Amino acid sequence: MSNRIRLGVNVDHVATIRNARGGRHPDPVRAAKLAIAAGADGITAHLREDRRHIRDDDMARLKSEIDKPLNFEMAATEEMVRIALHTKPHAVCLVPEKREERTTEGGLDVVGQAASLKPAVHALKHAGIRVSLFIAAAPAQIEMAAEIGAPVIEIHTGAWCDALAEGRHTEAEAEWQLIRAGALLAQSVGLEVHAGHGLDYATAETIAALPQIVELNIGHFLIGEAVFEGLAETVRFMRAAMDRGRRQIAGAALKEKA
Ligand SMILES: CC(=O)[C@@H](O)[C@H](O)COP(=O)(O)O
Ligand SMILES: NCC(=O)COP(=O)(O)O
Repeated sequence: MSNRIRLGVNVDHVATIRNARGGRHPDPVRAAKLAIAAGADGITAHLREDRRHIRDDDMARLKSEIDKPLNFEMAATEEMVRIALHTKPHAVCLVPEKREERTTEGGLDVVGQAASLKPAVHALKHAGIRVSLFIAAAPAQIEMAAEIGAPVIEIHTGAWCDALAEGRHTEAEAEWQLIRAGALLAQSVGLEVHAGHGLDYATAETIAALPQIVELNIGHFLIGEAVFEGLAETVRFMRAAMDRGRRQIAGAALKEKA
């Protein structure tokens, strides 16, 4: 397994800024191209049912104009499965959605929704699309994700990041241990392991030191930082943070050998 950890840049909130005034500026597709030029390994975009940020045309243009993998985030609805099968992105990540939520809250309830998720997973896989399930690092959710045939999970890191940001250290440590154990369990049942939501430079560096995790999807913090540092610089800083984290694995391996 390559030691490299991929960076997926989520351009949702470039569209949030654009939609604040209507019109076409700033363009999430231009942001995606800049992020790729600065080192992003892929682009993530979340086509929500309410189209509050990314819109259908954005997703279509991302698919046709970028030369790196497109990770299409969506709810597992008939409408979105139909759009994904037409768009044929490299990957789909199935996420929970509630219209009233400000951002993605919690992970998919794969255990409770296995019967409805399984057909969507199989239809997308049959179309050659890599399917990921956006879940909390709960053992039952991880095991059910493998059972219904998803090849990939993306661990929801929001609770860990929020607890750290708010100084709830005991809760943050508990969430971190859940993530560590979940990544190990997921790999042991044959799943490819990604992570995302709420990550910043420090938490991306920390989680990049988990060898089981091969992709991070990061958006809100990056776009916020880009307001101050520029998008290219922000992507380069994030890449460097992830590489520092990854090097800890090599360091730990050397210590073990010594
Ligand atoms: C699933 C996920 O964590 C991201 O796509 C996040 O949902 C960004 O979009 P929102 O900020 O609209 O939740
Ligand atoms: N799936 C996580 C993602 O795409 C980006 O989440 P965030 O960094 O915007 O919180």
